[in-house]
Amino acid sequence: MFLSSSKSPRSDDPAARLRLSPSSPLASASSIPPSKGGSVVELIAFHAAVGGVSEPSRVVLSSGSRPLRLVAGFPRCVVYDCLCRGRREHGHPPVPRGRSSGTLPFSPPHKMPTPSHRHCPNHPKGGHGDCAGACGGDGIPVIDLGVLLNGNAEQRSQATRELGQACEDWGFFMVINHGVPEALQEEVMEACKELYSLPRDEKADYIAAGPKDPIRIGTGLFYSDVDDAICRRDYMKMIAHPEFHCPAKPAKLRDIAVEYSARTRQLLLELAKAISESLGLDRGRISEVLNLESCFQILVGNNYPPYAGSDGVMGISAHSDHGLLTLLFQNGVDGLQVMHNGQWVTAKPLPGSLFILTGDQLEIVSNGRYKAVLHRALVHGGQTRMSFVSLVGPCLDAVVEPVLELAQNDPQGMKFRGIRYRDYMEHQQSSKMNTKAALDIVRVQGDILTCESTPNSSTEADSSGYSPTS
Ligand SMILES: O=C(O)CCC(=O)C(=O)O
Ligand SMILES: [Fe+2]
Repeated sequence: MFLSSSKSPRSDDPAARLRLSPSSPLASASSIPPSKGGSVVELIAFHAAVGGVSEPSRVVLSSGSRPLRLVAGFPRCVVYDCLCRGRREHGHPPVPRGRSSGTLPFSPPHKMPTPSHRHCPNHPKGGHGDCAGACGGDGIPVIDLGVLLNGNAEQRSQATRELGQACEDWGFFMVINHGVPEALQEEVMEACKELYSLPRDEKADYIAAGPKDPIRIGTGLFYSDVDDAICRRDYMKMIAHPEFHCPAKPAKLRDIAVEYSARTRQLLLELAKAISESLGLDRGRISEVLNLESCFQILVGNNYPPYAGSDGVMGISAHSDHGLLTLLFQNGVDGLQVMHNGQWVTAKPLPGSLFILTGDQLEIVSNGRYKAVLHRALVHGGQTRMSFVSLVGPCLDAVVEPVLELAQNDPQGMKFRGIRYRDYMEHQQSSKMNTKAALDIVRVQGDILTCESTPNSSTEADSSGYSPTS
């Protein structure tokens, strides 16, 4: 319902030589890449050859649509509060079975120092200037969730202000003391790798799946005129909420993904409450207007094979995410860039931190005060880069519009008209991926809707229905 592909290639687009690494999940060594200077038609043919092109096809529900349930019976690691089941390498016994895993600790045992105690590369002499101590490398804001939730009143209101500032100035920040165990992150990445390396016929249903299906494995491959680069990534996406979908193999993926999606969803919903407060609203206001109890959540594993001489090639082109908030971590290989003050900044995570990106729905609901962050991913010359995304958006049927109080207090009034999230997603994903252009369909300027029409059907060279996060 919310995704569709466009299939008219732009034959005039330049295309650089692409190479699929043998480690690429969809690579077939015998595939012949398009020749340098070839057309996008060639790219698509190549894409088809490696299995990335899929016609809209039957719904894949191979593992059913079991309602989300926390895994309560697992013995859990007492150090990391993770699913390692007390593996020997962690050097500790598991806690007894039956311990609830439904709560997010927010104050993990290895509590990180608050940002102000760390060396700030932006302010080497120790003073933090206007970052107020809450910044990591390159000035990227750092939010301490432990303080935000469990600090005293003064600490909490300071952390809330910093969160608001981060959303306003960057639309991007790192969160620390978030309570998502590092071992669980590793497990989710590992399970994703195993999924990619399954024999092709075991993931054929997902490769054949259409953009509207709940589980999909594909290859994004297209020329981006915005970035003047060929974009190339493999991805696995699965809808995790309100219905949980998961590939049947590898068998361990389901439990790990159930746990990971529940924890990251809870974390993102807590952030949504604090963001609501930072806008001067009741804590629950955003959750209420977007019906976040029935929020949409998607998990996406991105895989970017190395590309030597990465000139003119990147992983994913400049875009904003369609949802409310996106959480992302990577496999130790940098490549995510966010736009800040007109410059691309490469995001280097502080150890143990997670990246949070603001999405289009936050821009709409905040009446433009918090902007969805423009971001992209580069490929690495020598190493495979992987990232794992957990995106939360409104309930698919929620009509998203600026919170009334915010619009009333804004001299420019309502900056966006209302749109059903499901329709917004459909619009964004059926349009050519072009920075933040999708927002134009709801943007109001001087009482005039900037773009009255239904989805821009301009062509996306990637006929797999390539889309930013899903
Ligand atoms: O891989 C990354 O760092 C970015 C991925 C991304 O932007 C997305 O999946 O929407
Ligand atoms: Fe994204």
